[in-house]
Amino acid sequence: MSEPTLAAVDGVTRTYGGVPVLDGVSLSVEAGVTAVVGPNGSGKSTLLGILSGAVEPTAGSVRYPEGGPRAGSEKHVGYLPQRVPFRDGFTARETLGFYAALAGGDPDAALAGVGLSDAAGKRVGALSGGMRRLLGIAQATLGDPDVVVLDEPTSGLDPEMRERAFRAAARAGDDAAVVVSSHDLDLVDAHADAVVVLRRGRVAAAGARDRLLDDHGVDGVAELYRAVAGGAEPPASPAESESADDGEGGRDDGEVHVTGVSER
Ligand SMILES: Nc1ncnc2c1ncn2[C@@H]1O[C@H](COP(=O)(O)OP(=O)(O)OP(=O)(O)O)[C@@H](O)[C@H]1O
Repeated sequence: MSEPTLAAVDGVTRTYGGVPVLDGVSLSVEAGVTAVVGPNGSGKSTLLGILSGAVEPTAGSVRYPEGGPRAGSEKHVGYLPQRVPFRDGFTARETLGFYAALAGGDPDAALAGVGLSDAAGKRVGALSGGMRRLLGIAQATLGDPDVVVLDEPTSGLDPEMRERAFRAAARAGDDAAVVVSSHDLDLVDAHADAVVVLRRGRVAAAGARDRLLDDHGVDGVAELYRAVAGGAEPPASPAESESADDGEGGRDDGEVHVTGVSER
């Protein structure tokens, strides 16, 4: 049986200067980690911005259906943008205290959740880049939102910090829908329950990770990515050709509106 849908993106298009950067995207997300992957400029940040409410869609809508694990909670979405405007002069605890005043939640519990308890009294300006990203994840999970949106939480981090950031995201996904964009396909492989592959503003493939890999006859997310989003050879098997594109010009039939991240 599938889990409740915590966010549903329905026919979303976003244009800038008349040029679509997202084009008819539909998908639903549920508890667990959903990774959004795709080449630079494929629309990942725009999709995450729309999911978080920070970016308005030009057409289509996002719904946060009732019935999630914290139905009735006031705050539905936590968001870590690519660039986090934390103030250097505040400590980690003070920073989360500020956000907790807005979103609710316990700053110390949030710091513990990302392994930053020992750094609670450190000023943000003295934190490493990795610790700042972890603080950003803690900020996005404050107040127990149903949906946690993390835009490239591992960018610029060393391997150990990347792993920590993904593990923190996975922990948050125990009872929230965590949507994370990333170029770290190995970490996506290790931690994502569901995967959305974007290509040129459209969904090239989406669904439960294991099922997607099976459907495409591939061993990992990196291979899936090459098959549906990269410049890879066209897939050989009929199962793959159903949802993989031609490896050249993207999917131009306008019909790739995949709903099914919730179909686990
Ligand atoms: N505010 C904006 N104004 C104009 N164009 C924009 C704006 N935001 C995004 N775009 C364009 O939309 C396209 C998609 O950008 P987006 O940041 O969503 O892609 P992305 O997949 O997150 O890329 P990356 O992996 O490089 O972060 C890009 O061509 C970008 O230049």
